[in-house]
Amino acid sequence: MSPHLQGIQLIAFDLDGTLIDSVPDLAAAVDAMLADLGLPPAGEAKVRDWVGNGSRKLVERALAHAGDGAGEAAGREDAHERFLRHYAATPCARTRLYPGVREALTALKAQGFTLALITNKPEAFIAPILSALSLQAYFAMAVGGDSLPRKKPDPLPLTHVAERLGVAPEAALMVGDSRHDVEAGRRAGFRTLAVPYGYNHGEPVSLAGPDGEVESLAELV
Ligand SMILES: O=C(O)COP(=O)(O)O
Ligand SMILES: [Mg+2]
Repeated sequence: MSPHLQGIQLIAFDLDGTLIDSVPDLAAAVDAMLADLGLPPAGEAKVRDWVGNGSRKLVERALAHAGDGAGEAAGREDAHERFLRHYAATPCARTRLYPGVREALTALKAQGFTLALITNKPEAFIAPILSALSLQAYFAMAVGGDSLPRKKPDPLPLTHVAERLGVAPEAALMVGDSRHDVEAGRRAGFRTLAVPYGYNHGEPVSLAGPDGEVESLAELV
């Protein structure tokens, strides 16, 4: 067994940038929202650096980049609703699993680990995306960025999942691509494992000091 999994019962995965490369669909929805407002498109490279703090922050960053950052709260709310509508229409047209993900989830589940999903993405998008990628059956629980009063980097979603699943924090591992996953994991008392291929605001995730790092989830099996 991988040394990262010694003593672990529960493995909590981040979604965007860890299991799925969702930026093509997120960027399309951001650009459609910007077009509605008569603003120029942001493009995938920019959106890649803005993902990870939930949809409101993503929209705020896109508006700020377009020079519309000082906009009224009502304008930001309208932009956010437009983004949600566009993303809801096509949440999984060009979103893909990263290499090794399905194999790792299948093997880890077969080995008896409890698997959970903890994302900052709004909860409404979790089921459609998991279903489009045939991933629903792997997870005992899934928590979104608006499921609880606080999201990552707050430890609340992680402690909530561990409690609900009856697993002590020290027997739980948080696997993610960003400093928010590492910080939430550390504050929840989970062990933390980072993947370097996702979205971390343009910085190497190793700077966040995870307990371990793997190039691909395939290394876990
Ligand atoms: O910020 C988001 O919407 C997605 O973030 P995640 O990396 O927590 O899945
Ligand atoms: Mg992520």
